[in-house]
Amino acid sequence: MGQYNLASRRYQAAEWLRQMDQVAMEFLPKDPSEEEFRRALCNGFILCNVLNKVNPGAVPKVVKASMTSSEAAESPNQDSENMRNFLAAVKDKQLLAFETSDMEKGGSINKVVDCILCLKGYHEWKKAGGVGVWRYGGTVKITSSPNELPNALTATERAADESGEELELSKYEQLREFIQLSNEASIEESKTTNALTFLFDRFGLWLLQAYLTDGNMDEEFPLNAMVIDAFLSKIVNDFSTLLVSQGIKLGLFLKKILKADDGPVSKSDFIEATSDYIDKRNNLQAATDISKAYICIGNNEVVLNSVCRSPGRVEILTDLIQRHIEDLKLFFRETRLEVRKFHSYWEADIKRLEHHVRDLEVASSSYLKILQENQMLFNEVLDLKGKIRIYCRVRPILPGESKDQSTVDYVGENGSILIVNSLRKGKDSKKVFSFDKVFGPTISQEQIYTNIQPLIRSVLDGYNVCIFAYGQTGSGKTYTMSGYDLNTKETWGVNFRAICDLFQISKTREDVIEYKVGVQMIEIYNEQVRDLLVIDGSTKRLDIYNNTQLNGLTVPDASWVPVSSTQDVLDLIRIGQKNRIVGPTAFNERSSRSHSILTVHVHGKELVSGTIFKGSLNLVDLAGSERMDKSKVQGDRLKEAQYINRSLSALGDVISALAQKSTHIPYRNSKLTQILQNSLGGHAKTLMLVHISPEPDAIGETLSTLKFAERVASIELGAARSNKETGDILELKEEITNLKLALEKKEAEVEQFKVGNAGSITPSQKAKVLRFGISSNFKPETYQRPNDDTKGSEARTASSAKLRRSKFSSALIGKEISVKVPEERASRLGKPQSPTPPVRRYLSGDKGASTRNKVKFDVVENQPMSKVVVPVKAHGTRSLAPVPEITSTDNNSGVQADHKSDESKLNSLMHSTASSLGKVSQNLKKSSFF
Ligand SMILES: Nc1ncnc2c1ncn2[C@@H]1O[C@H](COP(=O)(O)OP(=O)(O)OP(=O)(O)O)[C@@H](O)[C@H]1O
Repeated sequence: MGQYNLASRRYQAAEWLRQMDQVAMEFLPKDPSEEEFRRALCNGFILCNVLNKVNPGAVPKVVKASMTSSEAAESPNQDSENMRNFLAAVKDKQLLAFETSDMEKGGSINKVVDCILCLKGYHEWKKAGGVGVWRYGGTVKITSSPNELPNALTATERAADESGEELELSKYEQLREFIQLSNEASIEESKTTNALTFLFDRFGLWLLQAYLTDGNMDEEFPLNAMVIDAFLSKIVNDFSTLLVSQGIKLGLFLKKILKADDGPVSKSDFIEATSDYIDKRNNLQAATDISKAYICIGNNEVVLNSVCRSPGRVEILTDLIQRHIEDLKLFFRETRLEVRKFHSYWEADIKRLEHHVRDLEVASSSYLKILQENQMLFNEVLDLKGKIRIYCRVRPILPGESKDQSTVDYVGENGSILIVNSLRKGKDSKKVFSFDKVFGPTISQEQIYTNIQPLIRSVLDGYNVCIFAYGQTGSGKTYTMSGYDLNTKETWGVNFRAICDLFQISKTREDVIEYKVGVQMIEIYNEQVRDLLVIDGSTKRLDIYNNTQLNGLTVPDASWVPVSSTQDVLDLIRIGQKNRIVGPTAFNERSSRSHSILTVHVHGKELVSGTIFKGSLNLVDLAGSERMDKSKVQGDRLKEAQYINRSLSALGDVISALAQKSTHIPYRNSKLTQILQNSLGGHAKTLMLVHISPEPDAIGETLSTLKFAERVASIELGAARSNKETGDILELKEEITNLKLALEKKEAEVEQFKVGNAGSITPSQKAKVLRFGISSNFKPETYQRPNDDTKGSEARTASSAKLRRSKFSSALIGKEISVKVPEERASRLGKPQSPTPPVRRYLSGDKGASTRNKVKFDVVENQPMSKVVVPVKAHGTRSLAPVPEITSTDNNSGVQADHKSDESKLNSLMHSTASSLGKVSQNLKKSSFF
């Protein structure tokens, strides 16, 4: 027998003992080793208890035994007494027994196992009613001590077992041994039963089959008549016992089926049980039960054939089954009618429901539409007012933080959030804040992005959009903006999703609009602007320019990288994140020590109309504010924290000034506010993502963050504006530039003419001639650096001089030019003006412009002249008046006659220029751009 089987039999025996006895439950493990098994049973206490439960009074006196080895050592005699009593009792019951030595080390513990399993079988037989003669049907022999025969065979069996041979192979051998012994030692009558029992156990049907099939058996193993006779009667006896026990089994089995508390019945079980039952108890109730059971397992002819081997039984069973089937049919018909009735009710109900659902669908879709419209209108209102949108995100409680005391008590769907301050009592302990949206701790990165996506997409329509993450250190700003892990899609932050989104939409529109998407990434670290997209580790300090003319780049010296695929975006963000300065603080292991700004520039050109869109998206991850006494930072971290707090307070000052509509907004107080100037005070769409931590420790910072956000929400900046230039406008702009240049040139020529002819000129006239000499070559769009108010005097280089000249030329556009012409000429123009003394006229570029931008415009002096007003660009409905020709008069003593031709040339030039300007002006009136 294999080791596995031995062990499993031991476990089976142990399990049964544990079920039977409380002491066994305590001291005998579930799957015991041989040693554990032996230790628990060697004192015989458990065995006696169990035997008494199986057969009350079998061991009249059970000595309370010690279960631990130390106790056992103290009372060895009591233990052996229990064991002796137990063995005597089992032998008395003719159950399998073992020797006391089997319990000792080196003994055959398997014999003990056999004995227990035998006892178990006996117990079950008794429980089932104890009908007939009990016989242990396993492979174990019943010992018969007076008879040496089985022991001799056991030796043979053991030899076969040990040598690993199959028991089957030694059967002939054993049989031969048995026959020999039975022939030699005429077995006593009393011992024959035991011998036969053994014979049957050992050889069973095999012997019978061998005799029937093998012709040599008879010769080889001649059995004496007595043995054969006894053997056959034994077989008959055992068969009838078997049938009785099967009958009992069938009874139990049917009960189970009818109670329907058993699992599915197998056909083989059914056939076996039914045949037995019909044989044993041929009564009606039993047959009805069987027919029910039969129907339970399904109609099958094979089953019927197997069950009913004789025609009589077939009829009974068929009749019963038929009756039952009739009943069932009736039941089925009734049920069907009922089902139909229910069906019709349900149909009506379902129709009503369908109707309802359709109504609801309509209502919900119109509700959804209304919601969307509301949202759109609300957004439009926000855009028109120039309101800064405020979304608030609550960080989840992190591992290691206390879960019970979140300061966030409630997050409403309408954008409200209730904060609980456990340090306060009464109504002061709760405060409600309202924003455009509030996201609770369970909101995913994707949901956050979905909510801000429309804003981001408006960049493609030429809007400037700024999203900045604000909040105390460790509140989740970087998590929202940069994401947690670029390799896991779910944790991607706004930055990556936004660029990919813009890039992908631009791809889908490429048949209509040609987009170019480029990215810059910078950080402000200790009030220095640094490029984050460098790969050589350089930390060059960069300058800020707040002139949007320069391709909208506020930090033009930072790397500007075009992106054309999602992979490009990933690579860029990786570089940026790697270069960003982070460090550990008491609140955040990887605290961002700088403000990072990712700028996406989008340039689009409509292929048909030529319309240009220029949008930019600033994604700002601010460094977290921190209380230095709490964060306990030192050294570099302290310096960083001071810079961070200073720049955040500068941001607060700007916000306050904007909220109060102050005339002076202190943008220049920090690099951060300089960079955000166009987003906070310009025509951008701005969103502030406020972050808060739910920790009770952070309640102070949470409240001040939310109050700050409320202040930001109150700012109204005026309508957001798209940077869209239609093809017409672009053409007109080009025309204007050309005209401006032509006009400047002409003015210079006038001056030159006067210098050449008047002999004496004022110093200002000289300067003008010089300037125009330069400006005739000047092309405004070629300058590299704009004039930057924020840069101070050191930035005013030669380029700023060029810019002033450009302002001068633009000053002519849209203004009236006062031109003095001889009286006679003026009257011919039909607009005579009151004669004026020679005057100096000023053309001002702007009503409110400083005198620095006013340009002296002397034409002719010391002549009887009339003033004619020439509108260079008409305002409102006024049209451009014809430009007077400037001609010399007879009484013009100051102008030589040979200059007439030059003058007329100039006049015709001016005339053509002015008429072009007139056209431009009319076109511009039609356009909505201005
Ligand atoms: N929504 C969230 N879900 C899961 N974990 C989050 C979430 N928000 C933040 N965290 C975790 O909280 C910790 C702090 O987050 P994060 O670094 O983004 O804070 P921060 O506001 O940027 O801090 P600092 O200003 O110091 O840079 C990180 O471990 C981050 O993974």
